[in-house]
Amino acid sequence: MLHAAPTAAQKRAAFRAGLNSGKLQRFPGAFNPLSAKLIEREGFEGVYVSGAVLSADLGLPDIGLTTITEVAGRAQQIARVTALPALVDADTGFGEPMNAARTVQLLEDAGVAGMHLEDQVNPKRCGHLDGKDVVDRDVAVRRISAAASARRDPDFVIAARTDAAGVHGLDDAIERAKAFADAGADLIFPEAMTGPEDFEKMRAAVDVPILANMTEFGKSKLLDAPTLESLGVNLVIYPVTLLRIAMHAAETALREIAGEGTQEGLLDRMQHRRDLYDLLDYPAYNTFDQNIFTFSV
Ligand SMILES: C[C@](O)(C(=O)O)[C@H](CC(=O)O)C(=O)O
Ligand SMILES: [Mg+2]
Repeated sequence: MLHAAPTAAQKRAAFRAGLNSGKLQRFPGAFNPLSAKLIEREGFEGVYVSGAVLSADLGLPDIGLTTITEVAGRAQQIARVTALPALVDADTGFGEPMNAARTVQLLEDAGVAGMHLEDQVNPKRCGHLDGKDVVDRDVAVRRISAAASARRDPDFVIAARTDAAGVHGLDDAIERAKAFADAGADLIFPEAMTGPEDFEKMRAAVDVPILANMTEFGKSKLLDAPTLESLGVNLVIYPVTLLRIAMHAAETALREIAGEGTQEGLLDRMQHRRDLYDLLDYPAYNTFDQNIFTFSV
């Protein structure tokens, strides 16, 4: 009730254990705190807080317009209500290496389990679009080492994302991944891998866990969970999937209401009031209230 039971420290420890378990950790993108509760109930290992979703939620494109305050605030709202670890998209760290260091501390304070930091230039772009660019490798390494050294909780996971495959090719992405691991990254996020061969090469090159981004309508072939696990991928994110599904359902509903003059025909495609209350743990709040109001001295 009010707040999920495990502490941030416990969630970070669980995240690290999951990354070292040899089992694929599945982190769908939570588009709000409520959807994080659904992800937990359906048995996933963690939730992802996507920059693309967060900016779309604000009615903005994903081009680095959001601030660390907005990201940390939303991440905290999401992390607070779920027992699962949350991995947050920290884009480029919101500036120079010093900003990346501050980003780590603000996200630690927000109670999340980890974040990823990418090597794109500011302003960044979606990693699956053409025309993006990356900073030099040593600048990117400085971002990662600044982030790693700013941690106060050694269990807070720093993931290093490289967008270099789509700019300079896979070999450069691999060189960067190795350098980021040496600089203290706990997890490598190779962006825009085209298919299994790319993951195989990345897997062979680094000793730390790796992440697969299974975003739709982008550059990556959608590989299923057993395939990813067999490739040695440790974590998969489905960053925008739930938002895309929810927005499509909302659009369909609006058209039905506009066309039919009623939502009656949609009832069996809705989350029932009962299920919503169940997900919110409504009865626990009633009990809490009753205990307060019946308290006597
Ligand atoms: C993972 C990502 O960084 C995100 O913000 O969710 C995006 C996803 C997307 O735009 O499809 C990315 O891959 O750049
Ligand atoms: Mg992003």
